Amino acid sequence: MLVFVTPHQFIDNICKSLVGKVRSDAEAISLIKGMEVKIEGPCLISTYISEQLGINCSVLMGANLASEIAEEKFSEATVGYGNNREIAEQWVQLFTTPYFMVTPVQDVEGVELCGTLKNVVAIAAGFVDGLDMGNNTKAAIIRFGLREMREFCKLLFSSVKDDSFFESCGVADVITTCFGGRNRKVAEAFAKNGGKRSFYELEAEMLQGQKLQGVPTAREVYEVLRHRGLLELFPLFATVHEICSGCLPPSAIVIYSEKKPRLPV
Ligand SMILES: NC(=O)C1=CN([C@@H]2O[C@H](COP(=O)(O)OP(=O)(O)OC[C@H]3O[C@@H](n4cnc5c(N)ncnc54)[C@H](O)[C@@H]3O)[C@@H](O)[C@H]2O)C=CC1
Ligand SMILES: O=C(CO)COP(=O)(O)O
Repeated sequence: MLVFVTPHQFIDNICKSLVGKVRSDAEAISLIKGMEVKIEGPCLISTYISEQLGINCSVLMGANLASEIAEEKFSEATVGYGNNREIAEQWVQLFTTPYFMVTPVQDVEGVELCGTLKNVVAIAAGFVDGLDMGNNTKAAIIRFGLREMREFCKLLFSSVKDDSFFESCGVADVITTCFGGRNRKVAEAFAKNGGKRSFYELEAEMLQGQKLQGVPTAREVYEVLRHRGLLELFPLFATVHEICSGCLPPSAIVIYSEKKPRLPV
């Protein structure tokens, strides 16, 4: 049983170094929140691992700030699996502890994309904090973000289940990351500096070797949407990338009224 947990920026090289060295009956699980964007289109990390190594790959996502788990404070997580319930049960058994409750969900794409996309929402929440906008604004940003997460998931995979958004991988991870995560923290500093210090510089200074997932994910999501001509339908995701890349000021995160998405609510 192979557990993959690394910033998604490095998965390409890690998989390449493992090709030909893994048994075909090995089972993998990815805890990685992010995705790959190839010329052919977006590729989930679990799919990428599966294709590169020729093995099945499940996912584990959830409201899981590492520092709190290390202190054995209670939290829960979601195992997303494809067809094999038995394997899912094995992963549940492996990860479950008295302070870590794991629930299996047969929706690998929905679970993984929730974990991936919530990092973009957390960047938006950090901007709002850096601008001292207050709790109502942050709650609105979280709601817009959840709505765009749902629409983006369904755009890529019509099989994604609505119920997955109410598991730990969905709304719970959005909440914990928007209040206590590294993406939020660095985005707050970015906004406080008026966008004058880059994410690259702030990440190096504030995280000391740890890696943000939200900034590259916002770019990857943007590429997918631009390629499909759908940027207008995802104003929050698009604006986050445009702010991160310096095209818009951090204050653009709340200039939302004229950009109201034409999505069903
Ligand atoms: N830290 C957290 O609270 C949580 C993290 N995750 C996810 O887990 C994944 C890993 O995150 P973290 O453990 O926080 O990582 P991190 O941000 O602490 O990054 C450090 C890790 O990356 C490795 N690394 C650095 N440069 C590398 C390179 N060139 N090639 C390969 N590996 C390299 C380091 O050895 C180290 O293990 C991410 O996708 C993250 O979203 C999920 C839930 C919670
Ligand atoms: O994924 C996480 C919590 O579930 C961690 O989020 P950050 O990477 O923003 O710290």
